[in-house]
Amino acid sequence: MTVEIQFKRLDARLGSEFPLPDYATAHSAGMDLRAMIEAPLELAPGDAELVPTGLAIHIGDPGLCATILPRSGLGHKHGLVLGNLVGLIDADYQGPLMVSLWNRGKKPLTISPGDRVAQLVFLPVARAALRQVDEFELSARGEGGFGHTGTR
Ligand SMILES: O=c1ccn([C@H]2C[C@H](O)[C@@H](COP(=O)(O)OP(=O)(O)OP(=O)(O)O)O2)c(=O)[nH]1
Repeated sequence: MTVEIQFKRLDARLGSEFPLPDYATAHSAGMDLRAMIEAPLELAPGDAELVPTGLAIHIGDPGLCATILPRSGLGHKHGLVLGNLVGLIDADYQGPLMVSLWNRGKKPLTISPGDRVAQLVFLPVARAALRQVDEFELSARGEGGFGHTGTR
């Protein structure tokens, strides 16, 4: 499924010095987001910084949202993940798309302008109308949960 999403380029270096976000392969689910910072950013172990991506998007359709996720290699090998773990972009948000970069590792990390630091994934959303009841219509699982079924 391909959906058309409006975007604004907030940083002139995107689309000239650095490519705009795009899918790396025909089946990629995420498009990489760049750190559109003015100068290299040193992230000490444990530090988090809010970094602009140079983009604004307007999803518009309430049946969609976008998530910002870490890039697997950076997260696993270098400890560069997200300060909010996952970024959730609402369909009505039109402001600058920001990435919270968190160095969860043990060594300082340097982020250079234009580095691909996270990825943007669009997802369908179901919005719920909550209806209060005294008893659920179907009792499927009882009280179990939080490890009730064990690990094997
Ligand atoms: O990593 C992120 C997460 C969110 N946002 C933007 C889009 C989102 O629609 C908006 C608000 O995010 P959210 O509702 O998760 O944050 P909040 O702390 O609850 O803020 P608010 O009080 O503005 O709703 O901020 C980003 O740019 N990057």
